[in-house]
Amino acid sequence: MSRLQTKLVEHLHDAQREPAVADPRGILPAADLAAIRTEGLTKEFGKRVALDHVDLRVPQGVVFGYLGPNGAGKSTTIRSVVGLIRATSGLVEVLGHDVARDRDAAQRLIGYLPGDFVAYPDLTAAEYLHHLTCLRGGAGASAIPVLAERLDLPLDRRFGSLSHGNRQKVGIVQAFMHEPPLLVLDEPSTGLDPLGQREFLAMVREARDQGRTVFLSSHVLSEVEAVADVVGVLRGGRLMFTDSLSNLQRQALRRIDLVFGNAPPVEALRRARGVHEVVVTASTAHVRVEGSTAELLRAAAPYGVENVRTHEADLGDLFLGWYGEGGES
Ligand SMILES: Nc1ncnc2c1ncn2[C@@H]1O[C@H](COP(=O)(O)OP(=O)(O)OP(=O)(O)O)[C@@H](O)[C@H]1O
Repeated sequence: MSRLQTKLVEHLHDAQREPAVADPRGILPAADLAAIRTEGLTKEFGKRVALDHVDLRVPQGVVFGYLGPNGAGKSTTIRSVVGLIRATSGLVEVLGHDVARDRDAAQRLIGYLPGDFVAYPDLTAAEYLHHLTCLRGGAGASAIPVLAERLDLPLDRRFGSLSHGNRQKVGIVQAFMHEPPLLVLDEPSTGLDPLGQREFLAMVREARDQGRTVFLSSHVLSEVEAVADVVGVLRGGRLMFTDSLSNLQRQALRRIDLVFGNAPPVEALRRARGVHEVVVTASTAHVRVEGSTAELLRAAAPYGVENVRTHEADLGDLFLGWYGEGGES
């Protein structure tokens, strides 16, 4: 992180001095108010268009998974939302606060984990986190040991001597500890071991179950599948679509293995509605099917099916299709 960015992040913590309530005037935000709303969000770096008229609406109380290939513009969106960079044009609102006009009020509501999280190398994790609670007017101090224990983070070690994964845990703790209504997390599970990742996902679900909103960018599809309610896909600076995870899973191809007594009836299986692919090994047909498997099973039944193994719908192929071209050029 550059010196300028470090200063901007410090400003962000300073803005969080006020208690993290959704409306500092004590009026709760209307339930239909979006946690994040962008309209025509465009960001140009010189001639490079990083974001091109992005219209995003993240409702309150959901986990929103923001996906896209390298260079698609995820971090640029996130840095625009948390007020670290100014949009070239378009609107960004956080719980009704215009980030350009009312940045401090917006930042007060956000817990932010940057993609390149760093802290002062000579401070211990505990000293650094307590330093942040001071900047934030004391909010979150009591949560530090609790979150550190959950994530198995050694608080007494100097930040500069921590492993990559443990540094990331410091970043996660500082984002969560003051219980902000909106968490904005850029590639949050980078470097976490499986236990750390599991605990982190549990923290995300708990935040959501408390009615808070989590906006996270990720390359880890399994993580998004495990935790997101809504998915948005960005390509080449354009938002391709947003949809609920359950809708996407319905579209995803299901894998089903059919074991026959004799050679599998490949042609009959291929003709069944929704079947995309049939691969045969010995007496087993490995079939990939879209939507319901009823038609496939009806087609297979006359040929003496001895066993059926079904697998969870896999978003992987959909994901690779979405990624395609559209990263950095
Ligand atoms: N400060 C900057 N100056 C110039 N170009 C930038 C700057 N920040 C980002 N970009 C460009 O904007 C585009 C989007 O970058 P961004 O970091 O938002 O992508 P990303 O989706 O987060 O990628 P990744 O998955 O690799 O983190 C890229 O082409 C990048 O080179």
